[in-house]
Amino acid sequence: MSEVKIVIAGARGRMGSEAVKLVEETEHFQLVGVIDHKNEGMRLNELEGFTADVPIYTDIDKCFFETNPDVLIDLTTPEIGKVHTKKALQNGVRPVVGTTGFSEKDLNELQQLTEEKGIGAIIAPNFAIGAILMMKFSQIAAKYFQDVEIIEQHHDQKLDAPSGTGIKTAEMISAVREEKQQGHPDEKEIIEGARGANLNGIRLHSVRLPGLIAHQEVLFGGDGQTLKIRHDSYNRASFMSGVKLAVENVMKIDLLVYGLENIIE
Ligand SMILES: NC(=O)C1=CN([C@@H]2O[C@H](COP(=O)(O)OP(=O)(O)OC[C@H]3O[C@@H](n4cnc5c(N)ncnc54)[C@H](O)[C@@H]3O)[C@@H](O)[C@H]2O)C=CC1
Ligand SMILES: O=C(O)C1=N[C@H](C(=O)O)C[C@H](O)C1
Repeated sequence: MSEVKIVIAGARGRMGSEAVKLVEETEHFQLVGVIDHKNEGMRLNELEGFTADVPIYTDIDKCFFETNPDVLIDLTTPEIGKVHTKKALQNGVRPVVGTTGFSEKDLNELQQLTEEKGIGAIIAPNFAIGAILMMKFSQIAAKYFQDVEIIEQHHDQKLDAPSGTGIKTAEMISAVREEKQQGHPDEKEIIEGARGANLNGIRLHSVRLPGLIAHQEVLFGGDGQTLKIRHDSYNRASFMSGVKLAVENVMKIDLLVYGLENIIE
């Protein structure tokens, strides 16, 4: 594979700093710049903990103009991630987006823009291969068990709830099961939120605690039995083989792919 020139947005973050390491360690990847909301004009290796000698930009258009990247990896926040993804597509740069918290409307807009531009884009709520399998296995199980609740657990610095993975899992399950209102038909929440969020009748519960990284259990119930499908990420390195796969694949496609399950066999 020929060399892929990459810009990372959110490089100082928990995920972004891991992605910088991945790009530096991968022979056919080249880091050409990073996008930050501060440190304009500095080099990344001037910041503690980084060795890559690449420019830091606060202006994404300037970054794309000066570095001419093939791919933008975005690991920022829901609000800014959307702006970056649009800007990338408008500049002919293929986005690989791990940032979560995009609405259905955002995804539709990005899909339309990708079609207009005719270049590849990947938005993946979870890059960990084990998490992709958890979602796939849950989709299979949902054909046999109609009643399901999702419990996702994350560190307490997470901005969005439910998690992108929780939402994607519920969407994948919804695609194969008839909508069902679960629990007792007359149930009442004594305290608002007790039954969690509701996506097509599937309840999603979000736990936020220090000490956690990213964990999800999909809990199915049937007559006299339950089935639990669980995935745990214990560090951010767990996401990096998926980031690598996404960067390699985004160079070969000309449409928007939402979810890594669509590019792994
Ligand atoms: N798809 C996946 O597998 C995973 C996705 N995530 C998602 O990735 C995103 C980042 O997560 P973390 O690294 O934990 O967050 P973080 O808070 O550690 O990092 C976010 C970074 O974005 C930067 N940032 C904020 N505003 C910016 C702007 N205007 N321009 C450039 N950079 C800006 C911050 O300075 C920070 O360095 C979140 O949306 C999270 O849900 C996290 C883990 C795995
Ligand atoms: O913010 C995180 O940490 C994570 N976010 C993603 C999500 O919202 O699903 C992926 C993973 O769960 C970690």
